Amino acid sequence: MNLQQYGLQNFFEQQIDDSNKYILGRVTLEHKHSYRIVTEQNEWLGTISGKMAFESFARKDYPAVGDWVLVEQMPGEEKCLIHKILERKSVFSRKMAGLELDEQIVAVNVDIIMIVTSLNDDFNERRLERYLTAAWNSGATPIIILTKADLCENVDEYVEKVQNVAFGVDVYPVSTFTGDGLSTVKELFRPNKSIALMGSSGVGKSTLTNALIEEEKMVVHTIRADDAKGRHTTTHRELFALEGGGVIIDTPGMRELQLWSTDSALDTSFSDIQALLLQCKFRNCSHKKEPGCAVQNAIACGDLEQQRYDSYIKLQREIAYLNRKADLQATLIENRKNKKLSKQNRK
Ligand SMILES: Nc1nc2c(ncn2[C@@H]2O[C@H](COP(=O)(O)OP(=O)(O)OP(=O)(O)O)[C@@H](O)[C@H]2O)c(=O)[nH]1
Ligand SMILES: [Zn+2]
Repeated sequence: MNLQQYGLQNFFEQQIDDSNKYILGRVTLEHKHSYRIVTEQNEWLGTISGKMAFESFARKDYPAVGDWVLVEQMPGEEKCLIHKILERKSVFSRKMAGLELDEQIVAVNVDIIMIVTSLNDDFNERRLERYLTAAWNSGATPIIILTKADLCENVDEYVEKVQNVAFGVDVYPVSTFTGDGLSTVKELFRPNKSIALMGSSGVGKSTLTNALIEEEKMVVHTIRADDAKGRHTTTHRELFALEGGGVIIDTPGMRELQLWSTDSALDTSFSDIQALLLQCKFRNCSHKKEPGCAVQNAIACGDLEQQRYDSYIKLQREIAYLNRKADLQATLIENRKNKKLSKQNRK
């Protein structure tokens, strides 16, 4: 297997020194306790080494799809042990669904995040803002793909709507049914670059992935209009190398993307509001009723949509809540560590 085709970059190669006896590989699929890993020699099923398991406490200590890892083949087997995860270039995370306070890593070492949303009922600017914040936080560059353009009569209007909430982010309308816009999206794939698709269930990520890899690797069933129950959904993340170069990572649709982000990601996705905040007359303006409030002025004159501002406040609260809980999370990990160590000492 040629690892260049699997998105190998200098950033990763530089992390390996010559004395290294391990083999370089990339995680293409994550099972419950094992990983499929592509190496120069072959594809192997990998599990983490005992040492690594012992030293892993948080989700980020475990491999994820997109990771570059150093492995050792088990003699005579199509299996390997994972010894090390190379430093990551980007990490797209979300908060685990439900009440649990933990990070879920969706994909790593991605260069471009394709935020996929369809041009029908699914279209929602507030959700886009959420995805954009998570994408900026990951360290990858977001772009927006508007799917099912064949179902929409006013595509340009939607493109404009998107541009109003995603400044400077490229927007690509496509239809995998008619093929419109597909070649432009294909051109985004470059050798050594990795692209991940993110979005709600049913927006057409797998159909697009299939169209791009031109091979029915993932089975896509048609949703019957009146019965959304029997439909196929992607249940795993998987990484594919494209024939013409470049890597695509398809991810399961998310019902709800809860943030696992920092304030600075929010500042990037709401740069318009950031600029306004600096213009308020009072430095400690609460942006509610104060005179000379640039935010309220912008809302009054239509430069800023009230819903966008509300969305900003909502995401900001979500992040503030996470930050408060982050300490708790650190304590939890510390406890796990101590427990493991004292167990070891007793042995
Ligand atoms: N009209 C139209 N329908 C499309 C298009 N692309 C996909 N679909 C349909 O949308 C439905 C969902 O497509 P999928 O590709 O399975 O969606 P997904 O985002 O991968 O969904 P999950 O796997 O649940 O995350 C299927 O019935 C597709 O046939 C398109 O360009 N136009
Ligand atoms: Zn103000």
